[in-house]
Amino acid sequence: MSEEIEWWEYETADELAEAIVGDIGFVIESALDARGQALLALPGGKSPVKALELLAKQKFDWKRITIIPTDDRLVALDDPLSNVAMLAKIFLPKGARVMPIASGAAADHKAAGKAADARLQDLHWPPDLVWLGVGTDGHTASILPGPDLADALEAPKARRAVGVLPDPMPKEAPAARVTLTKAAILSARVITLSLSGKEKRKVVERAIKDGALSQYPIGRVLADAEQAIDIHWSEE
Ligand SMILES: O=C1O[C@H](COP(=O)(O)O)[C@@H](O)[C@H](O)[C@H]1O
Repeated sequence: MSEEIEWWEYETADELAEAIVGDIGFVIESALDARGQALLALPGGKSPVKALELLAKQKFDWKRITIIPTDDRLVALDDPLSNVAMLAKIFLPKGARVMPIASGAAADHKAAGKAADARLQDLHWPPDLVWLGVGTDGHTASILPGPDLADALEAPKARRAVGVLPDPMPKEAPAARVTLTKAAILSARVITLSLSGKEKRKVVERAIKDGALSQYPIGRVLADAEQAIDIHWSEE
């Protein structure tokens, strides 16, 4: 378990966005100073959009920044469920390199996972930042219950992405996925988590308490983290 998990609490999503963007700004500047480039793995879904839009307004040398989604749904690139399309809309106009980890809809999620892994092997690893979201079902990235859960949680260090067929299918985005593995997430220089609402907070608190034995994927991931982790939570 991470030495230090620190909760940061805000009343509103705007306050959360400002705070997390401040923290990420520091990570980006440090990476650009130290290595001349930055690799960021950013969350999909709906709740981080406000903070991502605020991040895109910051003045960085965006051309030196590569962005990948922490996970994606195997849907067409013009589908509203596509995480990379959401990230591309926000960050491509800034000049950042936004790299898909999936090639759109795919019939074979395992093959899509292997292809995602191959793409990620070409990147300058590890990521400077993995920013995670969490679902009310306790999934993080697309590490979801189902037949591929162990692939995502127990993949060897070298394996960066796998395909996942969720069971049950999450109602808000019923699609097969590709996701960073737990090992890839934990390889990041900095890991941060953001969430809002009392329901998700309860899930994450329970997950942290149960640690490696947690029924929730987020608990299994955090249990093996060695980094200090900031959790940004807003009430609304
Ligand atoms: O399906 C997904 O869900 C999680 C949580 O999304 P949220 O909108 O409820 O915060 C997200 O982090 C992940 O990237 C996404 O693919």
